[in-house]
Amino acid sequence: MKLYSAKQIYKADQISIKKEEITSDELMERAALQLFNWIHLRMQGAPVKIHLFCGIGNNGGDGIALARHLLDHGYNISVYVINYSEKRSKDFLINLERLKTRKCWPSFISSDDELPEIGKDDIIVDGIFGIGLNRTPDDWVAKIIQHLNKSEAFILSIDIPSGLFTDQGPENLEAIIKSNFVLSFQTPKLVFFLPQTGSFIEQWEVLDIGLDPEYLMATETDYELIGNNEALSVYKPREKYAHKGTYGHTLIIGGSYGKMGAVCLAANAALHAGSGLVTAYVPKIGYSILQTSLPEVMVLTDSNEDLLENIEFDFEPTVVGIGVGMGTNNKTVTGFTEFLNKNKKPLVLDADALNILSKNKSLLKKLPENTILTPHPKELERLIGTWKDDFEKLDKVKKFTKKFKCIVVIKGAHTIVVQIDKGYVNTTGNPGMATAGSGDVLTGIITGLRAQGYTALDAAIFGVYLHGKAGDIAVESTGYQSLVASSLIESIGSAYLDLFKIPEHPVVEESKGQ
Ligand SMILES: NC(=O)C1=CN([C@@H]2O[C@H](COP(=O)(O)OP(=O)(O)OC[C@H]3O[C@@H](n4cnc5c(N)ncnc54)[C@H](OP(=O)(O)O)[C@@H]3O)[C@@H](O)[C@H]2O)[C@@H](O)CC1
Ligand SMILES: Nc1ncnc2c1ncn2[C@@H]1O[C@H](COP(=O)(O)OP(=O)(O)O)[C@@H](O)[C@H]1O
Ligand SMILES: [K+]
Repeated sequence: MKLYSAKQIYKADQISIKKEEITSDELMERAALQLFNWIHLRMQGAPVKIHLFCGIGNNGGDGIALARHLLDHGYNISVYVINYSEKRSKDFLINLERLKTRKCWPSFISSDDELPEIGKDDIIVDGIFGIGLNRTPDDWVAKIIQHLNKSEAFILSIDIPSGLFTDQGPENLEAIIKSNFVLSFQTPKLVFFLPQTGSFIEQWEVLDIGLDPEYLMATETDYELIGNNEALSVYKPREKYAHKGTYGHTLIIGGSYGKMGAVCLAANAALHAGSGLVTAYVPKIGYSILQTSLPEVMVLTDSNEDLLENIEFDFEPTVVGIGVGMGTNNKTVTGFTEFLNKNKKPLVLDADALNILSKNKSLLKKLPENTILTPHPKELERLIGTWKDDFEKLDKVKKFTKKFKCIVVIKGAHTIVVQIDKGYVNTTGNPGMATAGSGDVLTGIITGLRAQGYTALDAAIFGVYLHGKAGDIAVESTGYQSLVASSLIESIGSAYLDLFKIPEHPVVEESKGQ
């Protein structure tokens, strides 16, 4: 699913109005009806108090139009206009007049006015700001937002939580609505998935207001949301006459004294992802550990007992995944450097391989094109430096991937795969996966997919999706706390099978939490 920017949504808006020969007011009415139907279906006329807080732009207009429909169906409503500007939009005013003809007069709230009382069992509809927010709200508006956030009432946001910018990082975290549910028009917004702002959204759903499909289809977006459909579209079925050679030979290089488990996890995950053959290259100390715990995996050892020093092997792997549990000892740095000097195979780099690169940036030039790097936030910071907000981080990563012709997998609650100008935002995974070794499993899955002939980009995107889905399936039987990295591996098979399940519900996303 494409994630459109505010500019693109406004453009779609204009094109739809022109093509369909409708007025902007009619489009607002469509949006309001969709909002109303969604609420009415769930509330069935229940007499719960609904407070509608509306701004003076089109987001507020949506709220005022919704208020009319709620009123017409006998709901118990109060309407407030947050009067933060004199520049009321035309469609807001049209809808305000319609509401007044029904003898419903909103309370206009300005800077010094008292804030209305809200019960914790009430419902708040948040229509203060939409995608038109272009500067931080004034302090008195921020105070109203905090008042709503503290009320404990259920907050339903129209289009986007008020106070969140659509395409830039937040400036004042105290001036953003904490939504329980967002009904977002036509497209979810990128900020729903970023670490700094995602926590303002508990659940979201898209309401299709019928913006011009031709424009939407033809428009390229900077970000795409990866769900079941996108994952399924890259999936490669197995062929009847295939043999293990068809599905590639994965080489996992890593491990050091006390950290051999990381290699076991990555190698096992590569097997479960479908790699035909898997070899692990480890310090001597790892030989029996791997042979005992993973009979399917072949093992080669370094000349050094406890760490990697001379990475040498005499076969042709399809792809190499390197770095897990490897450590950053000087001898390993030398061995890794020499390996990069010789290597011609596709690479997946994780953990200490990334840490070594961060300290020896000249090595980045030695990476083959389309190398996949899988940093967690701290490793990413070592690699690209600090960032002011998530948008700066994404810009820096895009530049980095352009410069070094690589792919970066920014790991997190919604992992984002970045290649040059485009980001792919994952939808699977849960906080149970914040556990030792789950990154090693991801490295194994991505390397194992690459071995099977997936392009680097597809392997990264699909691998991240499968990994998160395995986590979502595993957590159903383990619970969040007891999910361990090995249970992710056991669920990779179910994650594949899940690709072919027909979804029971429309797109409803829950933020990842208990
Ligand atoms: N195609 C669609 O998806 C459809 C979208 N629709 C709806 O329209 C919504 C977008 O509406 P919108 O453009 O009128 O802007 P909105 O968010 O209501 O903000 C109001 C105005 O406030 C101003 N302003 C900004 N920041 C400010 C600040 N800090 N403090 C004070 N003022 C500030 C700024 O104007 P400015 O003062 O900068 O000129 C801005 O224009 C969208 O989210 C959806 O709900 C549907 O109706 C139908 C189809
Ligand atoms: N809250 C979360 N929601 C979804 N996925 C998560 C969450 N926390 C961690 N993960 C995933 O778990 C993995 C953790 O990787 P990493 O930090 O490298 O762990 P380790 O080094 O222990 O293997 C990443 O793929 C990340 O996206
Ligand atoms: K809103």
